[in-house]
Amino acid sequence: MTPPNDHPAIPEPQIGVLLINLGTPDAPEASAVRRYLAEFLSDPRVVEIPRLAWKPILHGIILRTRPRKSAHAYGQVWTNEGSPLAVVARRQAKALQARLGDSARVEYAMRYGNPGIESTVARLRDAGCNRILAAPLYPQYCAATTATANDALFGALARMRVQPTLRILPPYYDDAVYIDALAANLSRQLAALDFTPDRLLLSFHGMPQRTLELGDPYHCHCQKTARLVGEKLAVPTDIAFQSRFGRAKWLGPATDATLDAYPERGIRRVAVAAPGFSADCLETLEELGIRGRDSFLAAGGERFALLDCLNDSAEGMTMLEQLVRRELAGWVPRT
Ligand SMILES: C=CC1=C(C)c2cc3[nH]c(cc4nc(cc5[nH]c(cc1n2)c(C)c5CCC(=O)O)C(CCC(=O)O)=C4C)c(C)c3C=C
Ligand SMILES: [Fe+2]
Ligand SMILES: [Fe+2]
Repeated sequence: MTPPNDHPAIPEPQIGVLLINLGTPDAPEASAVRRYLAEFLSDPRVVEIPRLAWKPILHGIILRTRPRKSAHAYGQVWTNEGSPLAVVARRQAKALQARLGDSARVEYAMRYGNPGIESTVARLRDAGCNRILAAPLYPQYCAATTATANDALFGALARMRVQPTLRILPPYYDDAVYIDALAANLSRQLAALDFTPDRLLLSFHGMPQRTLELGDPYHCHCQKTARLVGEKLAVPTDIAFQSRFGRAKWLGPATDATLDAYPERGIRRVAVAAPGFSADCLETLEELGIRGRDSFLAAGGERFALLDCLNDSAEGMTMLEQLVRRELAGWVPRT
C-alpha cells in the first residue's frame, strides 16, 4: 500500500538536553515539605525496606514529625527566588542554554516535586525534540539518585506513542573534566579565605552501609573523586559522609562526628566542601553551613568555612558544557 500524500514529513533531528536533579519542596512550610517527603521517601529506590514494614513507619511517624522540623531548616536557607536547589537548577539550565545556543534546547527537571520529569519531557517533545540527552546531575552513581531519575525518565517514555531517542550522561565521578573543575573551583575559593585551613573536609551525602554491600558503586565513586581532587589541592583533605537518616548503619566516617573530633586532634581551622552535590541545597547550606559550623565551633574549633558547590560558577558551567558536548558529538546534524 502506498502511503497517502499527506504522510507527515520525517522531522529533522532536534536535540533536547534535560538536566535532572533531586527536587525540593515548593515552599518552606510543613504542608509542602510533607508532600515532597511523601513522594521522595515512598520511592523504593530510596528506602529499601519492604513496603509492608515501611509504610506504617513513613505515614505513622515520619510524615507526622519530620515535615515541621525540615520546614524550619528550609526556612533558614530559603531565598527570595525560592529553594536554593531550585534556584541553582534554573540558573544552570539558563547558562547551559546560552552556551549551547541553537544547537539544543535545554530544560531542567526534578525527580521529586516540580517541575517533574514527565511534564518536562513532554515539553521538549512538543517543542520538536526527537533526541534527548538526559543528564542526571549526580557525579557519583547511586541507585537512590541516578537510577531512580532514569527510572522516572524511562517511565515517562513508556507512556508515549512516539518516543524520542534517548542518551544518558554517564556518572562522571572520575572524569578529568569534573576533577579539574572541582580542583580549580576549590583552589580559587580556598585562596580567597582569610585563613589557611588545617584541613579540607570533603563531605558526601551518605547512604545505608547495606547498599554498598548489595553492590552499589556509590561509596567507591566518592572515594575515587575525593582521592583525585585531593591530589590536586594544596590543603590536606579528609572524606566523610553526611545526612544520616533512620536507625540503620550508614557509610562512615560521619561528617558531624569528624568535625566534632577535629579540635581535640589539633585541627582547629577547617574548610568544608561537598563535591557530590552539583548545587547548594538544604544538605550543604543548613546541615554543613549552620549545624556543622555551630557544633565544630562548640567543640573548640576556631575557624570554619563552607565552600560553594560548583553551582553555575564558570568552572561548573564549563564542565557541564564539555560533558554535554561530548555526548552530543554523535548527534551532530548529518551533512
Ligand atoms: C532516606 C534515605 C535517603 C537516602 C538514601 C538519600 C540519598 C541521597 N540523597 C542525595 C541528595 C540530596 N538529599 C537531599 C535531601 C534529603 N535526603 C533525604 C534522605 C535520603 N537521601 C531526606 C529525608 C532529605 C530531605 C530533607 C530532610 O528532611 O532532611 C537533598 C537536598 C534537597 C533540598 O531540597 O535541598 C539532596 C541534594 C544524594 C546525592 C543521595 C545518595 C547518595
Ligand atoms: Fe538525600
Ligand atoms: Fe568503596
